[in-house]
Amino acid sequence: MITTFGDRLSAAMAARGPLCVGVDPHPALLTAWGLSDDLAGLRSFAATCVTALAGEVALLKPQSALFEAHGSGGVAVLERLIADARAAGTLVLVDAKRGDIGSTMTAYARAYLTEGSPLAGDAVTLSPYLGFGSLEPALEIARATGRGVFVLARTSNPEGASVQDALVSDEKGTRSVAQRVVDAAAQLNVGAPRLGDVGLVVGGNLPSLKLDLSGLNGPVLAPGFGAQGGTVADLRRLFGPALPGVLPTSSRDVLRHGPDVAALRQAVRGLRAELASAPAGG
Ligand SMILES: O=c1ccn([C@@H]2O[C@H](COP(=O)(O)O)[C@@H](O)[C@H]2O)c(=O)[nH]1
Repeated sequence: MITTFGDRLSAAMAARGPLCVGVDPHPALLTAWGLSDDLAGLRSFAATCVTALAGEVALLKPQSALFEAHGSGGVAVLERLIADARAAGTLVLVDAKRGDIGSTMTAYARAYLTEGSPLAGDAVTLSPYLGFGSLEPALEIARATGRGVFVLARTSNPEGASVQDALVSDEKGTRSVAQRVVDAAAQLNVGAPRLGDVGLVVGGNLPSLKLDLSGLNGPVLAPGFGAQGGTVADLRRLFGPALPGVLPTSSRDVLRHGPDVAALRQAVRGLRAELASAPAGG
């Protein structure tokens, strides 16, 4: 029987806490780790991340762009990382932010969500800004293969506000573009017993939330935590009672502790402890 992504994520969060750590092999980090900015350096960086982080976090999030920047060899390193992390029992969210017209979306879904595809982790990030409905081929394949998606709603970058906070009116009234994304995701999660498979991306460093997440019944990935300025206090302030479904994600602020495996683990354990001391509230 296929277990749902929501069930697997929920179990991982209960066992290890809600932290997601990003694997973002920036050239500056490779250099800081004493590695060359080439395929050999990338391979070593990815292998160290799996050794240090698999088993420590609820979700590991490789940033596809930083692997793609190395060409086909870089994509092969990403494929290996996905396989190794999953074999080590850690859920993998491939941060590729895909979104296109339906026919092309089907091909992205084959790549990132189909069983047996080397780029398929447990979930992928999607952009709904060609229209939420254009994501349907990916949603359908995710359902069939027990995988998940995280749809961009209100991103952590300041430029996101100009599009995502814009108000639009329809038969349901006036809402922001981001709230419409939230509501569309919520509809897909209705009836999920634990956590739905359709998650959202909402910045953990925003000045204010301006979103009603109360009906989502799904996970919220919160980037912007760490290097982009977001703190545990910000998570509490922004998400309040929705905090139990929120996975803060941090890349550079954790990875700067490498390449020492023990130091990386210590950084992650420190963050997990800090998050555990931040119960949901208003
Ligand atoms: O709104 C978004 C969506 C995705 N990201 C990605 O998360 C990491 C953040 O890296 P840090 O080093 O922790 O800042 C990166 O891969 C982004 O592409 C985001 O930051 N904001």
